[in-house]
Amino acid sequence: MKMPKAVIFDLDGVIANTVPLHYVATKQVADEVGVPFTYKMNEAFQGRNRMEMIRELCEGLDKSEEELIRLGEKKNEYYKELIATISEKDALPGMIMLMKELKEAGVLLAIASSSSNAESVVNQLGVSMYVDYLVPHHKVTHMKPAPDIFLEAARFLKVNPKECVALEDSQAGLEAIRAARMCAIAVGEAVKEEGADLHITSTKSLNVSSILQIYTKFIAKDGEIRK
Ligand SMILES: O=P(O)(O)OC[C@H]1O[C@@H](O)[C@H](O)[C@@H](O)[C@@H]1O
Ligand SMILES: [Mg+2]
Repeated sequence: MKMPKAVIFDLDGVIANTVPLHYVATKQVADEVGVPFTYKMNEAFQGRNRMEMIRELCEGLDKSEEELIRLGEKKNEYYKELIATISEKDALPGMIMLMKELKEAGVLLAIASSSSNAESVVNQLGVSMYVDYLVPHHKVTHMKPAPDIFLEAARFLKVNPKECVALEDSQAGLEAIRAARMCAIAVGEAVKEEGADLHITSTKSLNVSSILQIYTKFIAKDGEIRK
């Protein structure tokens, strides 16, 4: 069995139960401009840049660039109000324990989130002491599904992408992990199984030994490909 050198986590929907909060904040903006916004649409937008989402939502509404930016800022203000009250009880099941146990096992941990609010969320959940590197979102030009954010985490931690396991709940995020050629764990119903080395419906079923197992399999597969 082989342990990865690093585990790179997406934040929203993987560590933090914040996907419903993104929904509430975006729904408020969508209602104000009179466009439909469903929970399914919110899931499909996960992992993607906020302005990209606002642009798609307002397609055909003839909004100026300034208005679109203002709507993006509004969504963020609503979201910030919501995350101001979260705490460790808003972590997804088992994730704080998993981070603690991985650290104790000597694994490096990074957060690769598209959110400009990632640091606040990590602090509110009380997990910052486990995080070796939170990729600052402005460090990355091409957002998910581009691999850049995951590759930046590996570069900073001085590990090879093949020595990393990465976790994502969004389709864009899973594509980013695959493009970075890391071992991919897909979390939840919103992400398709294809392309993931492991798909789990709930974070409850994750622990150090499941990570060890899936990474060992990933490494073995890589050896087979090269033979
Ligand atoms: O608007 P923020 O907090 O900067 O976040 C940007 C994106 O961050 C991602 O983590 C979320 O999954 C997306 O829903 C969100 O649009
Ligand atoms: Mg996510």
